[in-house]
Amino acid sequence: MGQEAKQIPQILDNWLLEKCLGSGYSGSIYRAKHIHTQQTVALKVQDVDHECPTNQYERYFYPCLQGGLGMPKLWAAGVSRGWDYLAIELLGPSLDSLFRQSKQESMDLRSVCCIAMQLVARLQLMHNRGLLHRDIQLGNCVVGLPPNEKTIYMIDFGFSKRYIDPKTKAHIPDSNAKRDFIGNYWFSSVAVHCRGKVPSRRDDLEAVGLMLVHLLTPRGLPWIRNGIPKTEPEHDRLKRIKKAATIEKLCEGLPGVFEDFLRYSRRLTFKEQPDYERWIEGFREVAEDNGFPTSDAFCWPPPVSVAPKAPVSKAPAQNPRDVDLGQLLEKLAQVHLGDRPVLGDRKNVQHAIQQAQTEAYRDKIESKGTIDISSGSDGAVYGRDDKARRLLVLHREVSKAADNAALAHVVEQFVRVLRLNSGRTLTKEAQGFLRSLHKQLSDPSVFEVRKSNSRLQSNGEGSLPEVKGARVEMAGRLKRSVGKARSNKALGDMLDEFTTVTNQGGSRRITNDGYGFLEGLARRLAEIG
Ligand SMILES: Nc1ncnc2c1ncn2[C@@H]1O[C@H](COP(=O)(O)OP(=O)(O)OP(=O)(O)O)[C@@H](O)[C@H]1O
Repeated sequence: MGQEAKQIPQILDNWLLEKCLGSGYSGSIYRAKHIHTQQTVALKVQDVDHECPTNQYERYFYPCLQGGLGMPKLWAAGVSRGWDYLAIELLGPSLDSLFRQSKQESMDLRSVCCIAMQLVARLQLMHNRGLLHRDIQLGNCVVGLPPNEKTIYMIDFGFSKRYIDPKTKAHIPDSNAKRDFIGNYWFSSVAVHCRGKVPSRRDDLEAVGLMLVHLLTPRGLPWIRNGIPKTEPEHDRLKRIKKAATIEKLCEGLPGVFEDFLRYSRRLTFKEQPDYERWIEGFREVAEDNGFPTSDAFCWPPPVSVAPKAPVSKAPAQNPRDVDLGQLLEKLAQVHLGDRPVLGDRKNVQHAIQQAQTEAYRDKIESKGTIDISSGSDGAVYGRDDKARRLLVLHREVSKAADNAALAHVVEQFVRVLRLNSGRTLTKEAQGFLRSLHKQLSDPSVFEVRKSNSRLQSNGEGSLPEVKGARVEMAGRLKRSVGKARSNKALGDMLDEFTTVTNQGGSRRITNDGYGFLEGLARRLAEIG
């Protein structure tokens, strides 16, 4: 801090320092009031002789960020009585202090999804304005004060840097020259922290990814568990642990999007522009898949009814009714019924739940006959589990379909179920359905394919060349071509491309064209007959 020797006066220019809000390496933050206007601000104060004059840098970056959502306003800046100050919009607590106060081992998935959506959007804004943050951490993300308490603000631009030359508009060059590390121990990317690389947009993204995984992991990321390194050997040890940690292991048990996001950040090239929208949507879809609101509004503390404890399994969320059944059976297992070993062994519990579920599905399918599983005409909002259940029923139906007309009907229903609640994700259940559909289309032994198409089946005519472009383009091309496919095999090949490329996107998001393709596929099946 370096403030011990020199006492900060109570008034700097017209600002009356009221209360210390926090302090860091390079200075202190006070709540301060303007003595004439009574305006209250956060005054960031730093000794003008400080060896690391970050206020001077921040003063330079703040103007570039003004007006952006989640970027604090800078009201004034100056030097008074040997102190450099910035009068910044007063904001609320940091994510670090909220999380610490919650005393939870990990943060709930709903909150983390909101943080993810907002922080990726903040980076998008900063990067679009030519700046890197370079010090992403929980203490540098703060919530606003009412009425902006659901917005997360980025603060502390003392380490920020322009990556676009304002005159030439060129990206800064990469370099292999040895450089001092700038960033923080916990979340700076492996490339910057452990390999000494020049930071670029990808590293801000990776830092956000590491922070999200940290929040979802009980006890946090493995390299933070020994505390802040105080010596060089300790720092080296931390770097070794960080470098050795595989993304797969770090993200074990978390929804796939976190792993995909980290992998994506690490694979970006030095100058590559990240696809921010894709990831904002990806995190929104995880929220949707888990039954949370899809808005990015950060509600703290998290509403109790919808806040599952992290880490969240990659498996689909359980139906609340199934949970009840599970709990009921668990309770029954603990009831003493004389010597009868009724569910006394906990292994039985899982088995009993599975059996009950299987029976429930079978009853539902068998008793309903040809129910229209996709009907949403009651206007109800279907939860993820209702949707999953419907997809599972359709999965069975598709395996049983005996001709193209039946297949076409099932695919139509499939698209309608997928679209329930404006769904956009190719969920696990949907993927299961598509695998069976693919098998039906590609395997002639399943049912007789018309002889007239056999010439085309062998070379897969109608399928598209290998997809190299964006998923969006691919879906558009598939949608346009599906009506011309001349065989089931050709449709199967197209479906294969559709699922492969949709799965490549971390978010497994189905575009409008993707839906168009599936609808076209149902129509084409009916036409081929
Ligand atoms: N505008 C603000 N409104 C309210 N509190 C703030 C504001 N800016 C900062 N703070 C509080 O002060 C803390 C330190 O702020 P900041 O990170 O900007 O200072 P710093 O000296 O650069 O810190 P460090 O060197 O540790 O990164 C924050 O974690 C936050 O709690």
